[in-house]
Amino acid sequence: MATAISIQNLSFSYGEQTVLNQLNLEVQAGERFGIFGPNGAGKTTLMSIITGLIKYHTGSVRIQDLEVKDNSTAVKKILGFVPQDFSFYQELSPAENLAFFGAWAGLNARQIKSKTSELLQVMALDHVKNKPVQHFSGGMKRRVNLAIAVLANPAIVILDEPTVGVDVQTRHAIIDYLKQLNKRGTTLLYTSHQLHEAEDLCNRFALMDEGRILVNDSLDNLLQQHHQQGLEGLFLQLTGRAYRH
Ligand SMILES: Nc1ncnc2c1ncn2[C@@H]1O[C@H](COP(=O)(O)OP(=O)(O)OP(=O)(O)O)[C@@H](O)[C@H]1O
Repeated sequence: MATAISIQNLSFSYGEQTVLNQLNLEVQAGERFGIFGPNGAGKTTLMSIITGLIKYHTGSVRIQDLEVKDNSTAVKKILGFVPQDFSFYQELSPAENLAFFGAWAGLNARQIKSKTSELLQVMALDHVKNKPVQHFSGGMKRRVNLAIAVLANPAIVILDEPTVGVDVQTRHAIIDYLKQLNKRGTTLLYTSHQLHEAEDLCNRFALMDEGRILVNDSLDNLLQQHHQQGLEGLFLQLTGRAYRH
């Protein structure tokens, strides 16, 4: 199996605060890989580094053998990113947002038209395709965020809490869509605090805390090794019960 993401000895600090500490991680092509950890563990920082939004100076981050900091344009073509915060233009409609981000990703007019029509259908946004996104529900906005990330058929999609604040219907629709994407070959790297959802979606699990990966394996192996019944119990066993900042 080819390696999709390879991270070696990655360290990162915000000023005096070390957030990633000699972190190592490998994600294989075709995996649905989940990273979980308490608030402040460093998950968003890690994803921002992988996607090139934050620059790193110590360690190596490779996407399909390309060092991210030296190949930002090539890496952008391989990755789709669903950030925690909404990353579209609120005053534009879904169709206009998709046209704008499609052009930005280098799609031609025909590709934009066909992908936009496909994604508006899949995300159940066709009936509001020409209305400004700012008046949409949280679930609809999450679906617009996801549609933008997958518009250019990226080989790897990075998802930072893609279902936060959505209802059960949208949660199922998003998770089902991600599974379909993965069946067609897309690698997923996902984080969430929704551990039941994660158990349903992911086929490989890493727990991180204080800037390090604590464990990384299939859920069955992890549960067996740590004598736990589910991801939540494993999470509490390995990361403790104390509040985080
Ligand atoms: N731009 C920033 N400047 C300074 N400190 C930051 C910045 N972004 C994050 N931090 C700090 O870095 C640490 C890791 O934050 P990060 O958002 O990566 O964690 P996380 O695991 O994604 O947390 P959560 O589950 O709450 O989203 C936290 O202590 C946070 O306060």
